[in-house]
Amino acid sequence: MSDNPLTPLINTFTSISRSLQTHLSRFLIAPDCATNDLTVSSLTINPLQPFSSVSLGADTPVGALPIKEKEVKPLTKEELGRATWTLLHSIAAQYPDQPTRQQRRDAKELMAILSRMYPCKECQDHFKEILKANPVQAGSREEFSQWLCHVHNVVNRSLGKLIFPCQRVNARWGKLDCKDRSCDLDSTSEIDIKF
Ligand SMILES: Cc1cc2nc3c(=O)[nH]c(=O)nc-3n(C[C@H](O)[C@H](O)[C@H](O)COP(=O)(O)OP(=O)(O)OC[C@H]3O[C@@H](n4cnc5c(N)ncnc54)[C@H](O)[C@@H]3O)c2cc1C
Repeated sequence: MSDNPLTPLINTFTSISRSLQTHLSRFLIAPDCATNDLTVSSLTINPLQPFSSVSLGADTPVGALPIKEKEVKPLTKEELGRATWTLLHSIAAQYPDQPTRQQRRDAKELMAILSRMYPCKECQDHFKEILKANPVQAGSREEFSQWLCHVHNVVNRSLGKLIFPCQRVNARWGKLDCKDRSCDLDSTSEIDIKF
């Protein structure tokens, strides 16, 4: 046993430091870094010093660099668009053949919300117009996928891009590759989640 009266205080700081190291390391990892690349063992956080003074060991991968020390490029409108279309076409590909009323409502609501919340004003305004002229059709997976392909082509056309042949939409955006079809949506339950 130590007679040092500061021992309990030092122990508390050591414990806080360990806890912060565990929790903050999750936020210091860049989202584009594969999980198996992570090495955070050399990340040392001193709770008595400002956040910017986190010290890094030689084996710390770039993904674990604190945001300040890493060059962070903002996402472009094109990258955001590609990511969003990927999500939307994947949703349509997984959409049930016989959706419930709730699932049909959700599909419409998702598009309406996108037209209000999409983080690009020009795209939002454009998409609102497109939705007005092309009301969401989500009576089945086929219908929803074709509708989405069509509205994506409306955007493509306005940007001078090539028109995608919608008969090939299922080949481009097939069902997700999930083990034992564990990603398939269940159309039998009519669960209404209230927020
Ligand atoms: C709702 C929404 C509105 C947008 N509005 C605008 C806007 O007003 N102005 C603007 O500059 N950008 C807008 N964008 C972004 C734009 O649509 C593109 O995402 C961006 O320009 C990048 O284009 P890209 O050529 O890489 O392919 P994307 O158009 O992003 O497509 C990604 C991939 O989807 C496939 N694909 C292409 N067309 C279809 C289709 N019809 N059906 C199925 N698959 C297809 C192709 O394989 C393509 O590589 C919008 C995006 C979204 C999601």
